[in-house]
Amino acid sequence: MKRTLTLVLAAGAGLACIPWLGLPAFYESFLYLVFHWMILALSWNILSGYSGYFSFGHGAFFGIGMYTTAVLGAKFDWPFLATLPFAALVPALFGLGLGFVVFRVKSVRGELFALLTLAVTFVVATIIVNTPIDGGPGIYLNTVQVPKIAPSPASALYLMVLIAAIVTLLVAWKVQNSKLGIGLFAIHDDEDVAEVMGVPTFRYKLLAFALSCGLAGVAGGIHALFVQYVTTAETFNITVPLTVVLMSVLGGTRWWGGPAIGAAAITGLLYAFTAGDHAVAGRAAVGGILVVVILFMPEGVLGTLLKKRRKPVAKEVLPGPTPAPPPRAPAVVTSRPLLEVRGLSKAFKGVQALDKVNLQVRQGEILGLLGPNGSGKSTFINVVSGHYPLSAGELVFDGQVLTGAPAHRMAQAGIARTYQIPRPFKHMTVLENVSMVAMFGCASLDAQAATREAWKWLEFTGLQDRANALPDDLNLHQRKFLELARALAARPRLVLLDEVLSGLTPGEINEAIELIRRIRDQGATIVFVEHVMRAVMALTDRIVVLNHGKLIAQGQATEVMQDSEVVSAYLGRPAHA
Ligand SMILES: Nc1ncnc2c1ncn2[C@@H]1O[C@H](COP(=O)(O)OP(=O)(O)OP(=O)(O)O)[C@@H](O)[C@H]1O
Repeated sequence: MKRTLTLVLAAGAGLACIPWLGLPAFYESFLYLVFHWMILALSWNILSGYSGYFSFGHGAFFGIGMYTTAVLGAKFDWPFLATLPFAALVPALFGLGLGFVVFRVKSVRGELFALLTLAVTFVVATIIVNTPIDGGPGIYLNTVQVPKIAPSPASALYLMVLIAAIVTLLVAWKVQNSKLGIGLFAIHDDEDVAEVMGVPTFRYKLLAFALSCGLAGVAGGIHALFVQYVTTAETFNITVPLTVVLMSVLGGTRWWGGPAIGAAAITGLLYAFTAGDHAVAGRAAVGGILVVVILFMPEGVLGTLLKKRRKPVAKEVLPGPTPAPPPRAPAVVTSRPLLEVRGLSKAFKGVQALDKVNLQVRQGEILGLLGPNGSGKSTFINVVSGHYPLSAGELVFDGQVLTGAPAHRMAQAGIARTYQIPRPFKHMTVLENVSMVAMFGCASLDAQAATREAWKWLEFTGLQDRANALPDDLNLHQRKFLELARALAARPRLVLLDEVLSGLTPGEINEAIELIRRIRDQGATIVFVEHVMRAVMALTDRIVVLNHGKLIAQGQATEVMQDSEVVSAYLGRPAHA
């Protein structure tokens, strides 16, 4: 980490000497463009590359920055450097406002988000051109003084864009290597699961969006002074978003430095062709290279190179002792309710999946949740883990009212779950999948402690040899155990297991039963949805049975399974038949 920082700063210091080297002006103007595009591509990548929210509205935020500087500098006579913080702040606030609305709507993801951001660009352009901000003729900045920080105005512009590019590079690096970055990558792979694992997805997306917009705004502010004349037609066109997307994809969107490499390569290529009066050929060459990269290097140039050099993480190299888990309650069933739901209901369009369920889960018990297909078992787990919002009712966990709380709060309060069909983050290794939950879940560990915690649970579930594999390389048994390891790494108080045994062989089922016993022995309370009756009989202290979303029986497994209503529910006949 420190090496990266030193390297970037040393390169920056070297490049900052250029204005005093007496080189031809060409170098400064060419490098200006390289760094200008670097800022735009890197800042775009902080939201779009990391979290997968592809934005085609980067031109809008760049343009708002440009117009902020143009208006404050040319119309209000502010010194240029005083306008720059506002060139960052105004688009950042605009992004925050937009994100605040858009990120709440679950359906606005993927291509809809891209289209919406593109539409916003044209709306912003229309507002600017039809109001006194611009009014139509554009804004000249010839009265705005270039700060005298270098031998010439061109050098000063070069220096400013260089500093902004270094700051952007460091922000991109810092974000990627922080909890925020890990959360954004989880959002990229599966946003709903990320939220359930404890990632505050809404807040993280807003933060990334604001950073992305603010940095683009700075590039806009400096560029306004560079071009000296700002018009909506030149600013808010499709060129900016399209170019930054291409640059980032070429360099690699999953690597903080990728967009910088892409920006340098494309700017260099276009410049070379333009200088030789072959601009059209240049664009065609860039297009051709992109097609090749997308086909043969889907992770971009830097992504492909770094992936090959990536060393597997070995347990031995991790410094420090494995953190001692917090003291657990003894594995004794108490009468104290850990989870209490009252009148819990969940309706989907036309289907009442849960109907006024009242239920207590006692501290330390293994509670079996049974019922025929479609009776509402998975919905119960989905609602209690926050994956789905409840339609009505109350949910109290360990004395805390969590009704309507977002899923990440449920996770942080100590509720963890597995998915019936495993849903790992597919671009993260098995180890990363588990350690990120140790960071975001109830355990809330720092990165190093989380990795050590993850190794512990990988050993517990027998996955330690697959730690560096990607989830796609695991078989079903291993994927199911990865779900378990992930849930346990959160150090939860309540574990919701949704059919962890389905699809396993009899031998694997025995192994899983033993594992679940050991989980309970460590003090966790378990709600266990299962169709495999021998596992239910072997593991549960109590069972509850759902039918058509209603709780129809609860008690000891042997008694409940003889209850006439339960028998008829399973046979699909009314109790009196
Ligand atoms: N996302 C959804 N949208 C619409 N309906 C849903 C959704 N999820 C579940 N349902 C419906 O809610 C009812 C309960 O489904 P649920 O998956 O909770 O049952 P289950 O008891 O877990 O069944 P199984 O044992 O087959 O997994 C079903 O009628 C199902 O079709």
